[in-house]
Amino acid sequence: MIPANSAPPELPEDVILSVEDLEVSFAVRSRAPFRAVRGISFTISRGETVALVGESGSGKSVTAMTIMRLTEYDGAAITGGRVLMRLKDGKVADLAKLSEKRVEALRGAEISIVFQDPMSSLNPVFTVGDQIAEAVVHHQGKTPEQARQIALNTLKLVRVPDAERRLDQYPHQLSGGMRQRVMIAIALACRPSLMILDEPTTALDVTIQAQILDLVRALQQEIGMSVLFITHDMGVVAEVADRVCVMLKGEIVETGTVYDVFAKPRHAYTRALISAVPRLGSMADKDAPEKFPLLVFEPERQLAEAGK
Ligand SMILES: Nc1ncnc2c1ncn2[C@@H]1O[C@H](COP(=O)(O)OP(=O)(O)OP(=O)(O)O)[C@@H](O)[C@H]1O
Repeated sequence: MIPANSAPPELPEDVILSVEDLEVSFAVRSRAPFRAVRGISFTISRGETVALVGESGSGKSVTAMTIMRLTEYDGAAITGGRVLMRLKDGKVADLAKLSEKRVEALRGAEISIVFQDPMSSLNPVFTVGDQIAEAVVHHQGKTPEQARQIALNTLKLVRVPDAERRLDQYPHQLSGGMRQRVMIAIALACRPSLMILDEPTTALDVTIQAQILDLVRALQQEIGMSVLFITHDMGVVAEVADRVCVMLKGEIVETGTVYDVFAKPRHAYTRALISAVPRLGSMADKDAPEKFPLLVFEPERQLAEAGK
């Protein structure tokens, strides 16, 4: 509830999400709370992909889950800052302050998340079609027939071959890559303005990873949504993101366009992350922008190099 004397939050017209000085803390028995996220700020514009990159434990997932307002179920609390989001009706809401009821209405409809492991996120006893259609019925009040048609269109959108037959299959009948496409279809079913992908390719083998990254890029061009991409891998950042925020111990230590951060990484930790990717490592200390075409995603060349 906004007090009568405070103006509603505002955002620049092209900004979809603005995380401002966000702090998230976990209660720890008989000790001071543990601050997993320590005053981070970043924005995501319409149609933009922003990557949060950092090693395990740096606070990426806690950030993603807090934007979705899911961390409180793990015993975390937002102890500072705001999470402003521009909704489809043009209004700006502070997700950090909304009631659970209002947040629940936004999940899936305005903002959605895809997790690393599709097998544990999908329900084994419902068909793929039912799981995609469920969000559409829930949020948009469509009839089951309309929802099935939307589910079919969304499966086609994520390039699931033979989509009509797949609609009536169960998760265990699909490969890992197909299951991740289904997860993306569920996340996209209500056409949210922002999709969060939390290490969506980490559990997949290299070939399938490349296909999923390719899909995310293609979808973005087709439907123009904004993406927050969580990864520990600078190679993935180079392939999908427009801008990157490097996280270390709950803080953002470096941020910039992917081009700038790769060309001139300022923080030693960023350089270490770049060096950890074999095919980028040799570029970490070079300033030559003409080298950057090397970073362009070329699945055929990369697969040929991998001997596939
Ligand atoms: N339920 C929880 N209770 C207490 N601390 C937690 C909980 N969940 C996460 N943390 C802590 O918060 C910090 C940030 O974790 P987070 O999962 O965001 O890291 P991450 O960068 O996403 O790494 P990973 O890729 O391994 O998930 C870590 O120190 C982690 O131990």
